[in-house]
Amino acid sequence: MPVTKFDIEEKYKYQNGFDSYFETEAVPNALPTAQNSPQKPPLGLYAEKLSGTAFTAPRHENKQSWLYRILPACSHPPFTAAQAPNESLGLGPEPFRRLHHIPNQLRWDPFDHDNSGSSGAESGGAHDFVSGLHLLAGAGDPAMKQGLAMYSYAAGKSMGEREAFYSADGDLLVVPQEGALDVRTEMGWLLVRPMEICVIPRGVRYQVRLIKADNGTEQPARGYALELFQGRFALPELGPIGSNGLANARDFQAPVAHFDDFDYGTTASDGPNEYRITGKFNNTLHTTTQRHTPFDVVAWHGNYYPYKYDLGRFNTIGSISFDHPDPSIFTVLSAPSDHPGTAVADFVIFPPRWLVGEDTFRPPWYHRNTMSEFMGLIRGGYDAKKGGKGGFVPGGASLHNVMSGHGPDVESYEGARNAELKPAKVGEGSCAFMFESCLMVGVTDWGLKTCQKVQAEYSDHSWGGVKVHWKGGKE
Ligand SMILES: O=C(O)Cc1cc(O)ccc1O
Ligand SMILES: [Fe+2]
Repeated sequence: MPVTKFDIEEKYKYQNGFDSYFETEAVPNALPTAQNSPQKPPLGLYAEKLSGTAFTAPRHENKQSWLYRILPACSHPPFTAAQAPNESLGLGPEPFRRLHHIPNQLRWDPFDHDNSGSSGAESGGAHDFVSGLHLLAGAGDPAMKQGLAMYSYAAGKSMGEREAFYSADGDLLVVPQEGALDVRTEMGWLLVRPMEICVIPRGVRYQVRLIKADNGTEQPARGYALELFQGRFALPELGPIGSNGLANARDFQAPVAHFDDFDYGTTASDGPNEYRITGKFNNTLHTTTQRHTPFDVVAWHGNYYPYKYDLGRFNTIGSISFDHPDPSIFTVLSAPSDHPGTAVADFVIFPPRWLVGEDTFRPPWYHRNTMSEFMGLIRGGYDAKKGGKGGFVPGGASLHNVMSGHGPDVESYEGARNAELKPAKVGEGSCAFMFESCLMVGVTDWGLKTCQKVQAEYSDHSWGGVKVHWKGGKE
């Protein structure tokens, strides 16, 4: 392998801030001064604009970046519709048309890792991050830039060194549950471990690698992802909380520019090697092979970029008097709809926290919600549900759709009803999360049947035995 100019420390340098205007250059003076598109950009680079919003979007919403690269992204042979690596990715608009909208509470045992491949030292699985994405549920339509998709992923091998993926359908929020993802993007590298998340915006090309264990095998990765067809994740308003709290802007990290300084021909079409680019376009994968690396961005500036966040940095806030607050206090990122306060997708976490509420039922209350609630567990347990076999366990998930009643299972309810209310730390070593959406989501065939993880007894075991405490109107 040719040596790049980038050593390992450089690779994981980040720029800190949310929704910031960043600039970064891997080679000094690669960014033009005081203009974006000079007649001849510095160092023989091409200037390329990447638009995340309409050119004319209002300033506070406008997202664009300028990339200074060795060859422009347009230099590639035509894309052709790819052979489906697996149906589950939601290939073709068809799985989206076949969504099952059902009012039942659903819970899944942990989804399988990808152990479908050879057991060779180099590759533990047949699927990489892209072919290992399983469409679980969704709403809307990427062609209309409306709605979202929810995935679980299981990757047993890295994407090829000469492969890149992008989605024209939406921004992808990735929540690793097991196994770190070494994400190489056009705009630089992001190392995303369990208990961290990343967001890769629409259009940005990237390659997901797994981390090698000491014995040389790649560590399989499993997790969850949400693709946002409309709008953009933002930090939630803080209202009376004030100017700091929840996820703080400075804890979001964006990559620094990094590029490959080798493998070029004299034109875009005569480089020594082929690079496979896969694009997701209206839920269909398309591929092309080009003879130059997509990882050739020497410098960039702008506010449209991928980023990561360490969930351990979340500043959790809760009640210090009584009653269980709405889970909106745990919102990390929120993608608003056109209606203020109503999110197409909220990303909410349940981190370790002190509960001190007096005369309070401390776990979540029983409820029915006009929003849909998809939950996953990164590690540990969740205070409203039992763990263990057949329970809510790391790597599993649940879906409580629009107006589907849910709340603590009978054991959690009785435990909390009778608990001594001294200050207690809940969730030590745990982190559950929720994708909450104003949209009713439908579940795919894969999610309902093919994955074979649906817990048939979930509802009955959780709530069938809920006790009658009513004593005919007497205490
Ligand atoms: O249903 C759930 O477990 C998620 C949830 C948590 C909470 O603290 C309040 C409401 C809510 O929907
Ligand atoms: Fe809920």
